[in-house]
This record gives sequence, structure tokens and C-alpha cells, in this order.
Amino acid sequence: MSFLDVTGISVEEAGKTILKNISFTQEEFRKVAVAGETGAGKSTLLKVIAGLVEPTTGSILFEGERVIGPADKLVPGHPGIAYLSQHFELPHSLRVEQVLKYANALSGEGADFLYEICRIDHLLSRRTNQLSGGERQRIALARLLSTSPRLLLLDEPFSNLDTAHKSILKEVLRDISEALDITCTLISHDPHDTLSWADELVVLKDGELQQQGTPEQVYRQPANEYTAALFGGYNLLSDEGTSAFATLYNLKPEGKSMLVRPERLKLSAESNKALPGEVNSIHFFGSFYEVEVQLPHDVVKAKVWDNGFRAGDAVQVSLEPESVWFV
Ligand SMILES: Nc1ncnc2c1ncn2[C@@H]1O[C@H](COP(=O)(O)OP(=O)(O)OP(=O)(O)O)[C@@H](O)[C@H]1O
Repeated sequence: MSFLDVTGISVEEAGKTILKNISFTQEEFRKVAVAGETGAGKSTLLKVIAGLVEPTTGSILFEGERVIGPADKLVPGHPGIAYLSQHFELPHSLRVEQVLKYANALSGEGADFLYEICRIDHLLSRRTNQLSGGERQRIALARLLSTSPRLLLLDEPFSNLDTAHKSILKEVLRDISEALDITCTLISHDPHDTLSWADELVVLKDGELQQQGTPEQVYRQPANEYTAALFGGYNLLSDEGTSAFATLYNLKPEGKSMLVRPERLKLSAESNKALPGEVNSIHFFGSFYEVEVQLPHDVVKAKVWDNGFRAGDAVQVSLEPESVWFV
């Protein structure tokens, strides 16, 4: 038995399949991020786990106990699971301390610790209409956490936050897991937020599970092109290009296409185990340059840290054979 068992969840609404036979597990204290394009079914999945949307088939077991859907419950939701919607609301023009007092099930000391962890202790005397979006969100979070959940589900918590509020929220989430022993699952479509935060990624497309794995697995060995694209730049070579590199490095594509991340391509003058190319263009991205190169069969993008290239330059393109993947 896992902390959370999602088994065969399907959701159909008005003849449309929103989730199709989704199964995965989450262990206690493993941070899970759900990723996928808009409309992939991420929010619906979180709401099913929280007991807020009734699945058409399948079941959710939380700590071995079945999560009852809203059809069989007067007040939807499951004690022990907290869900923070993208569209949370706070009461208008109340003092923050009043908002929190109504929800609070914690002792004075426990509540003070929670407010400190959520970085809202300095906001308690403010009114709810005198707060930034990031502050409002952390207050909504503290309100939820004061019910002492063991699983926290966050729907796109980083969207609409500027860099400063985003990094505060990241610290808050880290402290929540560590100091309050709460397991977190969140939705994000930004690889910068998910790859570094999560222990495990769950990838959805059109309501179907594409892959579950560690960030390294999903980034380096994506199940398909869709999954590769969600987590960063990539080159998917043509059959001819795949075959040309495979011959150089004695690799076996077995009818699949070679996928190589831009940072794994090497540009140099060295023609040993390399394909000849010509630089098309160079783009500056702050911490790196992206160099577009025309190869005999493909146009590829390579990530380089020093720009010694000009459009029209002849270059040799090699790669690290252990870093390529076939999809
Ligand atoms: N109650 C509903 N009735 C009918 N269709 C719905 C309902 N809820 C969601 N959908 C549809 O199901 C699909 C998945 O929606 P969902 O909000 O779960 O996706 P998402 O991956 O969270 O998207 P986003 O990233 O845009 O929030 C969408 O096409 C949406 O329009």
C-alpha cells in the first residue's frame, strides 16, 4: 500500500473523455509534479484525488482509505487532503488574522509557527484588499494548512507570480514539507519549476498518462516527443540524420528517431566522429547561446556557453553517445 494510490481513474463529462484510465502511486514525502499541455486534464486529476470531482471509473486510496467523491458526500473533500485551486478566494476586507482565526484548528504556538513558515507573520494586521497576489496566495495556503492536512495539492501555484514571490513560495513549500511533514503534489507547466523541485513527474496528454519517473528520467529518456518538448529544447533527427549519427557511434536506433538535447551537441573543428555542418544563426539567451546549424539532413540547435561562431561558419557536430535517446 502506498501513501496515495490512484487506480484506473477515468472522467467523462458531457460525452467527452477528460481522464482515461490513469494509475500511479505516490509515497509519503515524495514531491510529485503533474505536467502537461493546457487541457491535458491536470486540474481534473488533482480534484479527483481531493475528492472534489467524481471519477466515472477508478478509485483513490489515501493512506489505505478510499477517498469518497462528491456524489456521496454532503461536504466534498477528504480530511487529510488539502487542495489549493488556481482560483482561490479570500473574504473581502477582513483582517488577515480574522481570516485565519476562522479556519484555524491549531494551538497559538502551532499557528505562529505556520504563519512564520508561510512568510505571512508580518501581514496579520493587514486587510485582505491590501495584499499582493503572492501574499494572498500564501495566506490562502496558511488557511488550508491550519487544518493539518497530510497531502497538499497545489494547482499551478507559480503561475502569475513574479520572480521574487515565486522564490518565496518555493522556500515556503520546502519548509512545509520539511517542518510540517506534509507531502506535496503540484501542477506546473514550467520545467524550471518542476525539474528542480519534484522527486517524481507525472506527464499527462489529452487525459492519458504518458510517463511517470524522476525528473532525470523524464528529461533524459522521455517516453515520446510530447514529453521531451514539455521539459526543454530538443532535436529530433530525421531517419537519415539518425542513421548518420548512429553509424558514427555504433548505436542501434531500431526504427526510432534520435532525440538529443541541445546541450549534448558539441560544435568544434574536430572532424573525428562528427557530421559537417554550417552555422545558420546564433541567439543569445543570457547564460548561454543557441547556435542553429544546418547538417546534411537536419537543422539542429546546439547550446554553447561561449560564442565563437558567426553565421556561415563551417563546424563539425558531434555528440555524447550515452546522452542520446530514441523515440
Ligand atoms: N466539468 C467539466 N465539463 C466538461 N469539460 C470539462 C470539465 N472540466 C474540465 N473540462 C475539460 O476537460 C479538459 C481538461 O481540463 P483540465 O482543467 O483538467 O485541464 P488542465 O490540464 O488542468 O488545463 P490547464 O493547464 O489549462 O488548467 C479541458 O478540455 C476542459 O475544457
